[in-house]
Amino acid sequence: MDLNKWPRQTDVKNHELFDEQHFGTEAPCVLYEKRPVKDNKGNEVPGLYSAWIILNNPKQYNSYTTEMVKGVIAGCAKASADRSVVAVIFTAVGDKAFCTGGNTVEYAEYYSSNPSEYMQYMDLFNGMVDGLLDCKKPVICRVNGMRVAGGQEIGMACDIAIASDLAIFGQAGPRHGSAPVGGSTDFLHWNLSMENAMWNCVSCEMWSAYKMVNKGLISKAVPVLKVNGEFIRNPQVITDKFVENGEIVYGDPVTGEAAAKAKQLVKEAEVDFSLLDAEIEKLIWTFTNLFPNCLQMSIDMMRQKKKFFWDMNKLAYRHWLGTNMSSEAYLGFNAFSTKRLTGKDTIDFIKYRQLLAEAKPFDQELVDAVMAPRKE
Ligand SMILES: CC(C)(COP(=O)(O)OP(=O)(O)OC[C@H]1O[C@@H](n2cnc3c(N)ncnc32)[C@H](O)[C@@H]1OP(=O)(O)O)[C@@H](O)C(=O)NCCC(=O)NCCSC(=O)C1=CCCCC1=O
Repeated sequence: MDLNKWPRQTDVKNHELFDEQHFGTEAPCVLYEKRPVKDNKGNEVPGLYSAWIILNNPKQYNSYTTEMVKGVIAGCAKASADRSVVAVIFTAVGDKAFCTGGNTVEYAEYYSSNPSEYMQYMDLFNGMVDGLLDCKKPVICRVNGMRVAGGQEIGMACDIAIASDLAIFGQAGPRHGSAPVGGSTDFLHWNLSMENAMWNCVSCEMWSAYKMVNKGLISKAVPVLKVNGEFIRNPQVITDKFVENGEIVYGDPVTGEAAAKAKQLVKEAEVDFSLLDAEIEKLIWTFTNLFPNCLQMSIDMMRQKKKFFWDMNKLAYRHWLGTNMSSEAYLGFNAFSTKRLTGKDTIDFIKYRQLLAEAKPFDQELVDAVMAPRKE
């Protein structure tokens, strides 16, 4: 077979949609970096890279601002079109948080009571989830800390998750005035049982990385604390037994005096992500040794199930979330965002329910009755 029998163009086309305009260096921003693939002996492999999309807003627990959402979309598109990229690593700066969702200051001070603006924002947010689900490289979520609210949603849009064992996982929407319809209501039950997914989605309880490994949400929890040069597992979580008194306790928080001791130990210990990064390198190396197109076909077909409900619902979410910005989100995000002024990070839920039981309309009187007053 002579493939060059007919005329051929010999240039190499550029399929990139974005340049660098949506990436930055100063927080809040998204960082985009290419790092060499390393083989299983730690040697750099020439010409092959992983693309790192890094949320950089550590002071606000790596919550994503509107501009950062664009950065994630651009990062996914850039990595997709880059022939030298084997896999994408989606992570964040620091050791506290991967991401705690939308930026509550923007939500409170700009989007609340502005449905049309939030609907436009949701077009971007949905584009970010789609960007991750459509990325033409495997996407690994390197969970460097808490993965909460929209952070949990974009984390679950990734293909595989490996976490620091200090990470916690959960939702915040029903507590702060939103519904976890940025992916969680569509993805959670693929990984957890429906019963567990329901509770994790609505209760706003935070579950440890070890509990999430056991329940199937993530692949691995990796120790990151070092005491006297030795790695220790997160002492705040039970990891040395599975059952106590007939109950599964693996991954539950330690309590009482042990909890106070553990908290102190975490404060004093050195944080070292080298084991976590070694796990990430291993995954990248595994992907590197597979046929790229067969790998991507397999991933895309696995993703298709996640996309099924998400694609069916995402437009309706956009409209509902916009409208909700005029009512419960107005209350919830303003309560969270003004917690330093009032000393309270949620509304008075009982008062709110009592007023709704009296068929009270959403007016200034209701707002004043349920929001904590400014501290003297
Ligand atoms: C439970 C928490 C995640 C962690 O609590 P805690 O450990 O007590 O830390 P805090 O003192 O609360 O937080 C430390 C500082 O970070 C700031 N912070 C935390 N999260 C955010 C955020 N998302 N945006 C902006 N700033 C944030 C916090 O204010 C503290 O700052 P300070 O100046 O006071 O030191 C808890 O932090 C928490 O519940 N965070 C908010 C989570 C949240 O409500 N996220 C938004 C949910 S909605 C969402 O994400 C959506 C996504 C798409 C679809 C629609 C949607 O609603």
